[in-house]
Amino acid sequence: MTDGETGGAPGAARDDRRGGDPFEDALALANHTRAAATGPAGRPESGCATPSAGGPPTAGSGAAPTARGGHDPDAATGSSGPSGPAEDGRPPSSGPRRRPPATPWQRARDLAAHAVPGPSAPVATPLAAALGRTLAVPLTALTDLPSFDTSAMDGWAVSGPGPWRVDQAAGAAAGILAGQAPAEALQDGRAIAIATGARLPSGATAVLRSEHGEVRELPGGGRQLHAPRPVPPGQDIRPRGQECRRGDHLLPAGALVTPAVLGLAAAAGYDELTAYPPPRAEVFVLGDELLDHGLPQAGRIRDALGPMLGPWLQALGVTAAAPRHLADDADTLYAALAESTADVVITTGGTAAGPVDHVHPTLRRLGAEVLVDGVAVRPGHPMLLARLAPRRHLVGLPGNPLAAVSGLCTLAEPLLRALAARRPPAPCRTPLTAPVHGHPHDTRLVPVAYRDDERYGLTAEPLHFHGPAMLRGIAAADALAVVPAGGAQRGTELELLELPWSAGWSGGGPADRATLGDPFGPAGGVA
Ligand SMILES: Nc1nc2c(c(=O)[nH]1)N[C@H]1C(S)=C(S)[C@@H](COP(=O)(O)OP(=O)(O)OC[C@H]3O[C@@H](n4cnc5c(N)ncnc54)[C@H](O)[C@@H]3O)O[C@H]1N2
Ligand code: MOO
Repeated sequence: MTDGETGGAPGAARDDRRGGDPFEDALALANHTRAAATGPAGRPESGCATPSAGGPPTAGSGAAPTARGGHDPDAATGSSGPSGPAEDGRPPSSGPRRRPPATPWQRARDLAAHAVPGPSAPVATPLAAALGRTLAVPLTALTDLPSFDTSAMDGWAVSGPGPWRVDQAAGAAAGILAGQAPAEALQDGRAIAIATGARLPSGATAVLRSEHGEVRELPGGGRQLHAPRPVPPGQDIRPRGQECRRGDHLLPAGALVTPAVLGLAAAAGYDELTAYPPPRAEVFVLGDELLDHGLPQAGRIRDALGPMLGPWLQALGVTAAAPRHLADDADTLYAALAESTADVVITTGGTAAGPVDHVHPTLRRLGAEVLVDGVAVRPGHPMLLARLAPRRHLVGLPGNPLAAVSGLCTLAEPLLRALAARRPPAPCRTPLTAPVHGHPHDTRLVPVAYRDDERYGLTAEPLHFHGPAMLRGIAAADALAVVPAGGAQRGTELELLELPWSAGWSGGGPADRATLGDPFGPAGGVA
């Protein structure tokens, strides 16, 4: 491990210089030549500077705010400094490419959320395919629930006060079973065996549980049921309409179709639901260095984003075609973007200014409208959002894996939420178990895990291994903490972006998987 972030304090900010040279940063980290990290209040952050898993000591892993000698004030406006090819295709030697000012993080999320006027028109959807969609109309009961007076227990339906003479249901020694419709009324002073869920005969006033009654043979023939205590009228009966009456409002439009909603809808008589169709997304993974199996070798690495993004998108209620790996070639990217019919195309890599970073030039070539070009957030600041056509968008995620997660949560999630007509989650603010460094100007997104704390209750523990190229922290996380510029003290309540699996969002099921690739033609795997 040479990267100081592997064992660094969660807030040990390596990326505290806008537009800083990543290579120089990496060298400084590897050589431990950085000044000691300080906490948000400027104190040494010894408490969280201890490596949690064998990483190097982090005394040199983060730059103190005072150690920003190399900070380029101009870079704070989003200039990326000397870079690769200009967007008009000039060679890298033709000079630095200047970027527009980075969009503030919250503003970027708002722009993404409002990039589309709304979801596509709702469609009637069979229950089995509706999981994860959003209801376009309120769910109203199509029937009373229960739709008949029902026995809540196995026992006897009785009429009036006991003891009761036991009737034998015609042809049914077990009495009235669930699913049967008793034809005869129960006379006063009579009882009949009944099962849980069975429809009560008319005239029944209560149900006596089997364990509470005793049947005695009468001398003259027949049987009599005795109860040790009086049985109040209505006991263990679920009356018709107890849960709802036909026409009752069960759920509002805009509700997420969860497994429980599917159950309720079925119980209330629905075979299909009127819901918004899921947004269709296509993922293009860029990078000739990427392998889809085996160990990294000869300078090539495993694609970490293809396997992650499909299921992540599904968890957001999106129908995602299998990720396609595209060669680092401008014409290939152009053709793929021009041909795609997806609502949202997500690219990974190629957002920066290296010699094979083709995303910006290709967007220019396509005449796309760039809505967000760089966000004041770490990691992930080169992320972008562009409009390819009135209802088709592209989210460009940086190639560094945690930077890609940051872009997914910052730009893709609000856009996809708007397309899926999903409501934003309730704001979640949780105190930190430890201080977190902030970037001097930008928001930081830091993986955190929930912990129980005696003093604060539910708390968020900032996790190690949060470097832009690392997934180890986020893989153990419940959420991303939104750390404001300047950082946060222990105990500070920070906004958390819960991860879809942590928040329990519905992710669609086999029905969604079955449609993988359908809308977009043959689904290519990563080469
Ligand atoms: N001169 C500058 N260089 C860089 C800047 C900058 O401002 N000026 N920003 C740095 C930052 S921050 C990031 S983040 C990256 C973004 O780079 P790209 O979006 O162009 O992505 P790549 O160069 O293609 O890849 C970056 C990094 O990530 C690895 N990668 C890419 N795809 C995957 C994948 N699917 N799975 C795993 N790893 C992946 C790739 O091999 C590189 O190591 O740019 C910095 N540079
Ligand atoms: O460092 Mo870059 O911010 O996105 O990974």
